[in-house]
Amino acid sequence: MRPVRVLSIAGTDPTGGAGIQADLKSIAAQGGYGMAVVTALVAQNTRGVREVHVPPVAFLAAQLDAVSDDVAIDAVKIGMLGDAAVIETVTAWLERVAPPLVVLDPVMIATSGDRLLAPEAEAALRGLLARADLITPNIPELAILAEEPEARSWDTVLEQARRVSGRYGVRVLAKGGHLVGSAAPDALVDAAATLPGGRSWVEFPGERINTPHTHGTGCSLSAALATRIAADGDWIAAVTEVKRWLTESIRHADTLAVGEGHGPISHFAGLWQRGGIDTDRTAAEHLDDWWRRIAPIRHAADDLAFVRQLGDGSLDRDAFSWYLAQDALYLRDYARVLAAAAQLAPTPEEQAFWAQGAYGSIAAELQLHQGWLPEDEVFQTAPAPATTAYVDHLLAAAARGEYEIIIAAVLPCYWLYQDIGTRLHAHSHPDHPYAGWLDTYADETFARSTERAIEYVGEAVRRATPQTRARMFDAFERAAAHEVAFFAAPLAAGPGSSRVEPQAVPLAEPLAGTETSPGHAE
Ligand SMILES: Nc1ncnc2c1ncn2[C@@H]1O[C@H](COP(=O)(O)OP(=O)(O)OP(=O)(O)O)[C@@H](O)[C@H]1O
Ligand SMILES: Cc1ncc(COP(=O)(O)O)c(N)n1
Repeated sequence: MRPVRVLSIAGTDPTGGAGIQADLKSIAAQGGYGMAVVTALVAQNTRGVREVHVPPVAFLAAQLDAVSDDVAIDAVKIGMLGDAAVIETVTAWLERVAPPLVVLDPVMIATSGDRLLAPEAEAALRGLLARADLITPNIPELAILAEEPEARSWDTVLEQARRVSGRYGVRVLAKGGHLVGSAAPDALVDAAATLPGGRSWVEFPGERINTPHTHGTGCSLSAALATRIAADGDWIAAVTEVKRWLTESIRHADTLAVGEGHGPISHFAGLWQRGGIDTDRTAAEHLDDWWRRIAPIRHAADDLAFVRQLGDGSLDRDAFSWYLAQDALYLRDYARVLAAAAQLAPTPEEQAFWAQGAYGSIAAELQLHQGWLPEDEVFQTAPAPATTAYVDHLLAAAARGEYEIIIAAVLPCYWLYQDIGTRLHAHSHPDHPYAGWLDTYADETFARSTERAIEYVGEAVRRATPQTRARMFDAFERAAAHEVAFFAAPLAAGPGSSRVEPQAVPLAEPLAGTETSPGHAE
């Protein structure tokens, strides 16, 4: 759908919380295309207004014409006008261009108490009200327009709004932001009773967020309303949705840390949270990024004595056997985790892939190890801390039962193993003491499986919410660290090391009982 083209005619706030800056953010947050004509340059920050410069009105007219001569405008939001000459210029332009929707925020006094409209310009502003489709005064502004004392209760606000609506023939959004108490209600008021169901007012309840950071809420509300109403014409839906968005943006205001005074609201907080700020990456781009982010872990693997010595053939035979025994222990649980991925897989292809991986781990790879390592030795070896830690991470992912997290956690065992293996295999030659082992790394089927695993995880990342993506990466990164610790364990030495000598475990111990077939356990 084409975004609606919304023009803000307002003053500036160089700290970005109010005025034109807030309007442009609000229009964008509501899915519109924002444009802006500056009425006044305001030297202000979150503490207050320092100086106001109103450029010559001829230049204001030139800006307005520059937009309307070129762009079909769907809605106009009017904010700070400054003085009577500005109001006259804008009024004349509105009469000539007749934009389809005009929302007027009758800005008079900033939250800080500084005047943003010359007192003698109030009469000129009244003349502009009838030209608007909606006005959005706060409680003090409503009182000025009603020429009555400021309302102290919500009921009085509604009555005043009805009188102002009747007098100027305009819909009024009465705002409860300045009330005391736990509520911040708003109401759409139309004395002509043209609201759905012939009603003269519709209330929009709202909870008050306890924060001093509400600078620019009025500007943001009116710009967002102009955008939403222009987009689908449903006024009630527009106010409901905008109020929900505004409350959400106020709720996140405290996270911004902009200025020492009344800080701005966070216009995009909800969008960032729901959609993130990432561009639409392909599955491969996501995983390229994952690979880049685990570079420190990968480089640590390359520096391991175990990996270097396995490559140059100088590795101690016992350390190698110990590694194989740990690997065999690892693979048994790894196969169970892959089976869990198969069980949860969303497509038959993925189900088959992970089930095949489970089978491959338990059958083919164990057979391979058993060629190097007597089976008894595997079953009589206690798992080292590094093995237990790695396996526990994977089993915990499986136990939580989230497909995305499981496949992210099992990926390093494919990817890092394949990556290290490719480099190790380059060292193989017929006289190499571990040639038989290094050659297993050249397995084409495993390389293809690694590619498929990367592809499936990449697709899952693409489908996931930002929160799930972050948890997937965490599961992946931690598994990668475990994978490297696992490679480090055979040669890690000294106190507190993860090197655990192969130990004979009595067959009656739970480990033997759970890890072996009934035939072995007796
Ligand atoms: N603390 C708050 N929690 C939730 N909503 C609020 C809060 N303060 C204001 N609002 C909402 O923000 C919008 C603007 O209200 P308010 O009455 O403060 O207007 P305003 O004075 O023109 O705003 P501002 O001058 O701060 O730009 C209304 O929808 C109001 O209900
Ligand atoms: C240019 C401009 N327009 C409007 C406001 C009112 O916003 P607030 O009342 O939150 O200060 C402002 N401070 N500056």
